[in-house]
Amino acid sequence: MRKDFKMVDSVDTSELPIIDFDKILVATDNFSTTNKLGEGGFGPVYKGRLEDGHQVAVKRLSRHSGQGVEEFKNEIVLISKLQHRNLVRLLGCCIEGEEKVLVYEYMTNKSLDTFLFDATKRVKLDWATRFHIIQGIARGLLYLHRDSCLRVIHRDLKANNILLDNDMNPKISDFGLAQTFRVTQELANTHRVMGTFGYMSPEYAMGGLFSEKSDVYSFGVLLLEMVSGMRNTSFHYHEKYLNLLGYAWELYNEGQASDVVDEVVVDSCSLSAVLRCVRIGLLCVQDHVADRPTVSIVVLMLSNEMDLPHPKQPTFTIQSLSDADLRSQCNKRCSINKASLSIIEGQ
Ligand SMILES: Nc1ncnc2c1ncn2[C@@H]1O[C@H](COP(=O)(O)OP(=O)(O)OP(=O)(O)O)[C@@H](O)[C@H]1O
Repeated sequence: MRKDFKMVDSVDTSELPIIDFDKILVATDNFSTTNKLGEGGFGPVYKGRLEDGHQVAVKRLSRHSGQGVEEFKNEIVLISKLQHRNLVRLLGCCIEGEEKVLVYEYMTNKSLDTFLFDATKRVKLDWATRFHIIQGIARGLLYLHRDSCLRVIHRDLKANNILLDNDMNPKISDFGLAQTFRVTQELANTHRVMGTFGYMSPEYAMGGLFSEKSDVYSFGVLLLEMVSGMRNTSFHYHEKYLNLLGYAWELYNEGQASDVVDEVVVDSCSLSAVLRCVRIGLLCVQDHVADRPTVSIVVLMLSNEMDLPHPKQPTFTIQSLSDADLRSQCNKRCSINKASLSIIEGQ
């Protein structure tokens, strides 16, 4: 382990309210199936109402979870120190015997993927709403990378981890894999590559190297998904065996980028604004870390405050047969290799 990091080996819950398990049972009606919102790598998530009337989302760590106690601790340690309008708020936790539970503010509109990739609901995402969401995610990411008391790399940015409140404000969630960096540190590596296939940068997926620019890569994928309404992990352009990134780049290169724009938003958008987003997305998914913009630059680019360079062709664009097999299990967290590293360091 690098000696300039500290392991997160115990959970300091002093800054976070502890909620009795009995109260959680009452709030969720004994984790009733009618209250179940869904299930992720951590375990099932339930809707609940605390005795003070607050609606909450309750994540119960499953014993069979692919993620473990390390991610649970990480989420508590990190998110209780972070506060921003584009990050989901952790309201409390419960550790009683075998039970490990996290209690979050309830997000009425659930996660972005449930809108964007749903044939009926995506119609509600006009371009103004999509752009509002994109800007909010970028601001949340900027806070993590630059403006919070810690310097945080999220490492699992994807549509499932963006929650939407009643007014469609986006909140980044799921800090189980997030890592903190020292101010001077540019790059770290891990033997345990964890993240989601289709959103991971090439240097992270293949070499375990991660930095702010790995989050920028994931943001670029998300941006192209928002523009196209298509999931990178399940998109197939069979004629040329291309994934969404390859397809978007080919169209951009041929001056046909408008063909990648979701038909649902075509009538509600300024085409030049959407094409600008395609270009920003392609700049974010460039192969070389140094070619990708920082999130602060992305925020400026989105607010139209600077000219955009031309993106280089990304190489992670070929749809091979084995990719297709992997993608059939799309959106499942993947973990390669062993040894885990949890790091915490103040800025
Ligand atoms: N705070 C919340 N408010 C409302 N719904 C939520 C909240 N948190 C999670 N959910 C819903 O619960 C479901 C499971 O979420 P969870 O974050 O555990 O997994 P995921 O992000 O879908 O997958 P993975 O764990 O693989 O990243 C999702 O459908 C999500 O919409």
